Amino acid sequence: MSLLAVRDLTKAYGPHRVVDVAAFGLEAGAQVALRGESGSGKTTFLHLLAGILAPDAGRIELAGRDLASLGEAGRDRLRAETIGYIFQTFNLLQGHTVLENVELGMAFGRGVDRAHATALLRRVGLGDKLAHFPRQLSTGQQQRVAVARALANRPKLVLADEPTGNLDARNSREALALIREVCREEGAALLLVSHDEGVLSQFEGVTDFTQLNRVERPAAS
Ligand SMILES: Nc1ncnc2c1ncn2[C@@H]1O[C@H](COP(=O)(O)OP(=O)(O)OP(=O)(O)O)[C@@H](O)[C@H]1O
Repeated sequence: MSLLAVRDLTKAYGPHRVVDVAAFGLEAGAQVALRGESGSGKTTFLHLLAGILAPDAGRIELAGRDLASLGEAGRDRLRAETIGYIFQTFNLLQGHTVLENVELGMAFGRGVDRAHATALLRRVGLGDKLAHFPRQLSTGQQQRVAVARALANRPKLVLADEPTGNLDARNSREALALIREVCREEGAALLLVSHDEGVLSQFEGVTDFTQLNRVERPAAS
């Protein structure tokens, strides 16, 4: 059974249709990159998959559950237990330590497990920074906190939205290799979206989101 199955998914903001995807699927443990230019609807697509946004039409099945059949609270729970999200801007809580950032993510999901949070932070090379605050870390280190937090609830799927967009080329390569390794070790599938060819070239299978998404876009001026 596939981990994720999408059919005839559409989403518009007002009169502007942004997502129109006939079919998309992911197998458990797969690692897939979607290439898409800025504004092509990648973030909207990921938000639909995560149940953060509701589609106008179509079906999303995640881990055997039809998202539309769950209420908002049910979707929140499924998301917390099934999905890890890595944002371009990391979205760390600045008033909380590195360890607390990971534990707070757990509080919404399967429950706080300090041993697991600490093990993940050690795994991403931050074992000596548990009590630091995000602003005391380099950008690359902050990104690694975000990686540990995304994996904290033992998700089946990690969604990564331009996860290395704020890093220089070398850090970006290393961060992506780490994301891929940790997802593999933890048994999570990875769906990453990016417009950065340096990032995309590290994936064997790259799907062109602009082709997957049938929305007509005006030519760039
Ligand atoms: N909440 C919203 N209300 C109205 N329009 C929106 C909203 N969110 C996004 N859009 C529009 O939808 C289109 C797709 O946005 P989206 O963020 O999904 O694209 P993207 O491919 O992720 O872009 P980027 O790589 O620049 O983040 C854009 O034209 C954007 O302006």
